[in-house]
Amino acid sequence: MTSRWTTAVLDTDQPGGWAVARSPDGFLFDDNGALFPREWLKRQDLSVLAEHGIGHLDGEPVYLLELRSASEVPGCNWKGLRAFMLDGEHTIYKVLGYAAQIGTWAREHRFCGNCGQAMTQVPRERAMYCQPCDLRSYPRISPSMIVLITRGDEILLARSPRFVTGVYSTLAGFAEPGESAEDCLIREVREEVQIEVQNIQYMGSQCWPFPHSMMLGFHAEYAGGEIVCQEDEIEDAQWFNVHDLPPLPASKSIARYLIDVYVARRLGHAEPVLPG
Ligand SMILES: NC(=O)C1=CN([C@@H]2O[C@H](COP(=O)(O)OP(=O)(O)OC[C@H]3O[C@@H](n4cnc5c(N)ncnc54)[C@H](O)[C@@H]3O)[C@@H](O)[C@H]2O)C=CC1
Ligand SMILES: [Mg+2]
Ligand SMILES: [Zn+2]
Repeated sequence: MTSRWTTAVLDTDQPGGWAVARSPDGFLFDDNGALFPREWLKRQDLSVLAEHGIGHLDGEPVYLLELRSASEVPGCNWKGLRAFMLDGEHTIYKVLGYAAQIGTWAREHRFCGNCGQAMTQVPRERAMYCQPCDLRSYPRISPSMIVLITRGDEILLARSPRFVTGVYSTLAGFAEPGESAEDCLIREVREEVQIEVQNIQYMGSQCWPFPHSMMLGFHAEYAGGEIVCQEDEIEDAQWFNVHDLPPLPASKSIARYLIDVYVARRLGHAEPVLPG
């Protein structure tokens, strides 16, 4: 099966195609969704910071209008990316997730980090360029490890103070310079719950555009230690039996996938598929 959505660097001087508009309030949408005829969208009263050609949906070019602020467009509203993930069509969420990452990166790389001068978009390449420094800035992706720690029929789940009330999830954290994925996982687990792990198994990855994480998912077995929660980061962490689980994260997250796969294996059920 060919993918409906493919990314590409498109020439913004070409007319036509679809466009999405992104402001600090989220994406513009109406009854037909978040994709608008581009020429129509550009005639609306929008404060456009930059335009990027981002790819093809069902063969049609798609552009992003990155806005300074949200403005009133008759018949339309603004909605955050998370809401599109939770209740939208997956392909459209992929388009918007990519648009959000390009928009964030371009917005935050308007000026050269080396000399402070304005940067320009490089034609046919996803990069911002400073000529005096000959410096290219590419979209930022932050590798993050996420791990389900297991002990037979028990799994270790934790709560961050940021979570929805009652929800417990897997442990996660950003890679630091100098670390392998495994180093990062072992450090994060030690920092957050003071547990040691063994038999680290890679399970799959997921783009997480909030705002630019690349989640690398693992299972790991408990090897020793007592749970001690990291102050401020971890509100509570417990061993839960697979037959008696608390409220879990949203079904499209890799966190949920890691839990569901393990539970399915313990209970002899069919394994779920990782959402792309
Ligand atoms: N898709 C999924 O199922 C899940 C995704 N996540 C994502 O994983 C990522 C990491 O999880 P956390 O527990 O929040 O991370 P974490 O345990 O590393 O703690 C967050 C702290 O890391 C630092 N930080 C922020 N951005 C950073 C960066 N780009 N590089 C290095 N350090 C940074 C800050 O001090 C921040 O307070 C987040 O983006 C989170 O949204 C987390 C859980 C589930
Ligand atoms: Mg964490
Ligand atoms: Zn420069």
